[in-house]
Order: sequence, then C-alpha cells, then structure tokens
Amino acid sequence: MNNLTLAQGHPATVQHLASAYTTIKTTELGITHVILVIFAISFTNFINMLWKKRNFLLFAKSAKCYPVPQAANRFPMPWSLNRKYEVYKGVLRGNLFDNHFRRMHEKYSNTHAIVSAFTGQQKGINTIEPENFKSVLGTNFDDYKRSKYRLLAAAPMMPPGILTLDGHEWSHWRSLIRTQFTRKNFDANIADSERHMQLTFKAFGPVNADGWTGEVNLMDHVYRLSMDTVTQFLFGHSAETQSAKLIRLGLLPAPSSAQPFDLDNFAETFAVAAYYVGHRIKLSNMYFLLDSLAYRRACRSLRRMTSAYISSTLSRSNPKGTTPTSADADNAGTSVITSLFASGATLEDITTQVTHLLVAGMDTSSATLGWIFAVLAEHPEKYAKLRGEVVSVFGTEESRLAEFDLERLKTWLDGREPVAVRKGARVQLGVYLAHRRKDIWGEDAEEFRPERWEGRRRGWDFTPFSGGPQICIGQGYSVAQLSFAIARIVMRYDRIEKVEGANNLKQGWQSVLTPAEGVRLRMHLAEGSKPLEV
Ligand code: HEM
Repeated sequence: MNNLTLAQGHPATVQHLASAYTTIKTTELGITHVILVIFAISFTNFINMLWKKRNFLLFAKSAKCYPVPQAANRFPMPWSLNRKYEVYKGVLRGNLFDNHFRRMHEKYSNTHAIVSAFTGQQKGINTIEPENFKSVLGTNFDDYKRSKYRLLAAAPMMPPGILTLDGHEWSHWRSLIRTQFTRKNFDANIADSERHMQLTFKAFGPVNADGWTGEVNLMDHVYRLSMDTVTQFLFGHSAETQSAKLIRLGLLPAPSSAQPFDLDNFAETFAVAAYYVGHRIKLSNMYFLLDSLAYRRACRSLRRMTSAYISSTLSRSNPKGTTPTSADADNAGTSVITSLFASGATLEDITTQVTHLLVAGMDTSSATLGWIFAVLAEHPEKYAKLRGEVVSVFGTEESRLAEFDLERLKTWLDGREPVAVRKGARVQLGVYLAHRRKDIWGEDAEEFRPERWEGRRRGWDFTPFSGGPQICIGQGYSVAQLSFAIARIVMRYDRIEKVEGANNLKQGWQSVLTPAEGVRLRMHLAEGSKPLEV
C-alpha cells in the first residue's frame, strides 16, 4: 500500500508496477500452460514411441528376424555426442575404420544395432555383411533413402543433385548423365590423357645423373591430374590445373589466349570446399558445426568459376559471346555438359550437376592413385611385376607394342539371417572392413597381394564403387583412366622408393580415406624413356 501511495505521484512508476503485476499474473498462467503443453507433447511422443517400438518388435518377430546384438552405450549423451566423439577422434587420428568401427564389429558382431540409451529405440545398424550390402543397395533399394544430412551438409557447395537426391529427381539426372560415360568417349580422350600425363611427368621434376627424381609428393600431382582428366571428360576441354601450376612456377610459358578464370585457383578453391563437405557429411546431423567464412567464400567462387567454365565450353563455337543455344552445344562436341544442355537443363542446373560429378570423381580418383603408389613403394617386387606386365602388353616408351585403348586396358587388368531395420534408422555399410574380413578374403586379408584377384569373380563382397541402381556412374571410366595413369607411370619409371621418414600409409579424411601426409617418393627413370613433349 505504501508503495502504491508513493507510486501515485509517479505515473511512469505506477505504470511500471502495474505492468509488472500483470506480467506476473500472465507469466504464472503462461508457465503453467507451457508446462502442461510440453508435458502433453512429451507424453504423446513417449506413448507414440512405445507403440512404434512394440509394432517394430512384433514385425521383427513375425518376419523371423535375427535379434541383432546391440552396441552398449557406456556414456549416453543427447544426440549421440559420445559416438560422434569416437567417430571424429578416429577421423582426426587417421584410424577411423581400423579403430572405432573395427572394435565395434569385433565386440558386437558383423551386424549390430545402435540403440538410444534413453528410449531403447533402434537408431541405426552397422553392418559389414555383403548380403546386407546387396539387400540395401540392390534387392530392397526402394526401401532406403540417402541421409538428408548429406544433402544439407553439402548444399552450400552443391545444391541438390545426383549425389544427394533420391527418387524421381535422382533418376532424372542419372539417366541424363550416364549416357556420356561410354567407351567411345573414353577412347576419344586418350590423346588428351597422354598430354596430361606428360604434364604430370614434368611436374615430377627432372632426374639426376643416376636417373632419380628429387622428392615427389605424389598427391599434389595426382590431384591436379584427376582434375584435368575428369574435366576433360566432362567439359570436352580440360581445366589445365597442372599447366597452371607449371606456368606459375615458370616451368611452362604463359598461354597466349586469356583464360575464363584463374585455373590454378580453381583447383585450390575446389579442394577447400570439398574438404569442408567431406567433414560436414561425416558429422551427420551436427554438420552445421563445421562452417566458416572461408568455406562459404570457396563455395561461392567455385560456383562462379564452374558456371563461367560451362559457359565458355558452350560458347566455344559461339565466339561472339551471346547466350549459348543448343546449336552451340552441338558444335562444341559431345560432353556431359553439352548433352545436359541439349536436354534443356539450365546453366544453374548444369553447374550443380557438374559440381556433383567433380566431387564424385576427384578425391576418389586421386586417393586411389595415391594409395596404389604408396603401397607399391612398400613392395618393390610387386612394382617390378606390375611393370613387367605393362611392358609386355604395351611396350616401353621407346618401343611401343600397342596403343592404349579401353579394351586393352581392361584385358590387362583383368550375414545371413534377416535383420529388422526400423523406419528412419541409419544403416552404415562398412565397406572398408568388409574388404578386410579374414573369413571372406583369407588369413592374409590385410596384406597387399593383388594376385588374390586372379580367377576370382567380384560380387557383393567387393563394392568399392557401391552397387545396385546407384552404383558409381564413373566406374568404367575411372578404372580405365586410372589404369592408363598407372600404366604410364610404371612404363616411364622402373623403380620407386619412399623418401626417408615418409609416412605414406597414414590415413586421413577428405571426402574419402586419403593419405594423410601425402605420398612422398623418389622415382627412377627407366632406360629408353623418351624426353617430355611439353
Ligand atoms: C576410384 C574412383 C572412384 C570410386 C572408388 C568411386 C566410388 C563411388 C561410390 C562408392 C559411389 C556411391 C556413393 C553413394 O551413393 O554413397 C559412387 C557414386 C558416384 N560416382 Fe563414383 N567413384 C569413383 C570415380 C568416379 C568418377 C571419376 C566419376 C565421374 C566423373 C564418378 C561419378 C559418380 C557419380 C555421378 C555417382 C553417383 C551415382 C548415383 O547416385 O546415381 N565416380 N562412386
């Protein structure tokens, strides 16, 4: 009362007190309401969850499903932060599959369930069972979808496209793109592939009086090689990132005609954006935690450059620089871009799909080449054997026996019970560990023994390119392209050795498993190798 009296002479204060009083009243009511609503929602959700769990268990029983072991959750945390910590620790230490996932499979069998520590609900299935790969990727393909977090994590670099979409949209782009992955297109590019190899050899640097190069970090060079060959294939003309670097280092003269953009920068910008995307996808529903201005800037400039690159491809036969038409696409020759353009896709759409193709083809190809030579450097006898086979089919640089074409490159190379999966659960197919199972591959499964392939047919036990309707579109192309690159390197260099102190087999993570510290080698020029043509 005293307060009220005092406040009468001070309208502002009165008003203030009055509103404070009303606020208290409203807040009391509001909080009660809010608590009731939260309680009602939580209770409904809880009952709903119990109901679904019951239905799921009944379904599992009626379908005679195998009661999969459940991975224990020792330190349960919301959003499975404890598991994410384990996964990410493995990513950073370079032993993701050999440590965390291997331990899980050893402890809880080839197929086990991840369940919520709070509700007991199945959240995911981890499997290294080829039969399950077949089921998810092949037989029951329509029952599964890609993780929405992959789409969200990658979106700033690449809006939805062939690598992240499902259903009709995915099959639309897949059917348009796959028409270009033909043998004819590979063979048509072989002369350019040779030129890219010559540039790569130049990048390896000169040899000393004994025929040895200095230290070569193979990953730098094969990254650019992959970028140049993949873009050659997609665009019909290459991004020339290897030449761009050689020009920067003063090892090649600058080109007379202006480029549509800084090609050297293209490779670097792509690498930054792809690095973020690879790690964001690994973070799954926590993808947003990894972000930065550098990432956003890289995504924007990559898009600008890719779009300029596509326009320049389409305008090659249209020097006036007017908006490209489908006639320009026809004149520019056949490539993924021209065929997409001819199908009526917009520049925006083509830019998106091409970015997906670059992401799909770049790190995969360069990591494969890197690993192959990292392992070969540890096994000189296998390198010699491989070189012997290449030389017996194709000859040496000095005396060629045969030209490289797809046919010859190909010739040269030549869980059992059902498991119930809850709708919405995430199924992880552990390809890395499945490829190292001793019961499938024998006691020497961990050893580098390429001879194991002799007379062996590939099935769902070997799925580096995935399988089923979403199998890698670039499989045939990349096996041929990589075989060509391997054959050309071993043809030119008869020995390789790792430099002292190099840790070439340490695993790191890009968008795929990749040599964490690069592949540091010295290479010995074979007798009779010809001088470079570039
Ligand atoms: C050694 C090289 C390569 C490996 C190991 C590889 C592996 C794979 C794998 C495992 C997938 C399935 C990804 C998933 O859906 O989760 C895939 C899909 C794909 N790959 Fe490759 N890839 C390689 C090279 C390439 C190249 C060079 C290109 C094209 C230039 C390419 C284009 C694609 C595309 C477009 C898809 C998506 C297919 C679809 O969803 O329909 N790949 N690849």
